[in-house]
Amino acid sequence: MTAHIIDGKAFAAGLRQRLAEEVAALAGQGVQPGLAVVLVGEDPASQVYVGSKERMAKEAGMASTVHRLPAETPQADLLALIASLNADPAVHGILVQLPLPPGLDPQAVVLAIDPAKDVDGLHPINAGNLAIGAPALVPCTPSGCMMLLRDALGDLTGARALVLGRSNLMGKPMGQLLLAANCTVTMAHSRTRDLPEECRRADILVAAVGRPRMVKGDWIRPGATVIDVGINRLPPAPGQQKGKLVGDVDFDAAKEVAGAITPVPGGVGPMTIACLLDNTITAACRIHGVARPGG
Ligand SMILES: NC(=O)C1=CN([C@@H]2O[C@H](COP(=O)(O)OP(=O)(O)OC[C@H]3O[C@@H](n4cnc5c(N)ncnc54)[C@H](OP(=O)(O)O)[C@@H]3O)[C@@H](O)[C@H]2O)C=CC1
Ligand SMILES: Nc1nc(=O)c2c([nH]1)NC[C@@H]1CN(c3ccc(C(=O)N[C@@H](CCC(=O)O)C(=O)O)cc3)C=[N+]21
Repeated sequence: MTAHIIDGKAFAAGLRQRLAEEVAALAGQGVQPGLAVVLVGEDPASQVYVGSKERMAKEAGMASTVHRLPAETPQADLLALIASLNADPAVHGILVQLPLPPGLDPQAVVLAIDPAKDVDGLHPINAGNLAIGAPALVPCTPSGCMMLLRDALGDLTGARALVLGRSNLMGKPMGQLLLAANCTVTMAHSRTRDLPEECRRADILVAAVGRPRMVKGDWIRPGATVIDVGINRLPPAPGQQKGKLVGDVDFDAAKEVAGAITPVPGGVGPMTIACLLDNTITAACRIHGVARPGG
């Protein structure tokens, strides 16, 4: 059997189109959602992502600014920038690109962001609200994964889901969302005993480890839905400038076993950016006390 390839790129394009319509409707109420992205240092991959976030926000009709700071920026200067963005009425979403260069404390930075503008969903208020089922800003990548899963499977009730990876940005909130969708959730990580066997039990397998092609074809339950979050750049082949981008799943082997699978690139990555725009609209509507035009 060959798996259905889940087209995250096309799904994200459709979502951005619907979001652009909401932004246009909000303009009639005098609200323009505004996103501020903070990039510290010159990591080349981060530059690319931040560039696409800014471009896609603008294409959707939102206001978007990128604050580029040198890697040597003192913590106090970064916190001062966040305080000014918290106070800026044109800014509804603040995202500080992670990881930060050495010497900066990501936890302190996250705590400094106004939870109402925390479009990454990393502030303990948002993480806590997600955990107790209260309205929250939810991290973008897990939200995007849920949209793809719901589109592929419909109701997820009763499915056995395995999340590989337990980061605050991805694995933990993914587990919360699957639990809220009535899945039976297993969280796996680097200390998990017999990972292949845990994976083989899963109807839904979400991989977010950052290890190229770690999940093998024979770890996958036949017919399972596989969501590959990993973004790993392989070393360039001889004569090439850039290495290939691959996920955490051995795609070629997995697609022969899975029922449906996301590719890398073109799967979860584009959904992350679309969900960031979605969160920024949610934040703008809550801050202005207006209903979301899209419901
Ligand atoms: N597509 C997108 O939009 C996004 C993609 N990503 C990508 O997703 C991947 C994961 O990102 P992120 O969650 O931030 O990563 P982190 O590095 O923060 O977390 C990695 C997790 O994987 C676990 N892990 C590492 N090695 C193994 C192993 N050999 N066996 C089992 N578990 C292991 C770690 O376990 P432990 O806790 O025990 O150390 C940890 O929980 C990366 O490739 C990243 O680039 C991330 C965000 C967005
Ligand atoms: N505070 C914070 N929030 C994040 O959400 C965050 C972050 N920091 N740091 C880094 C990770 C990674 N991330 C991606 C976003 C889009 C693509 C994406 O669009 N990928 C495309 C291709 C990209 C390419 O070709 O290089 C795809 O998969 O098709 C990938 C990865 C967000 N992250």
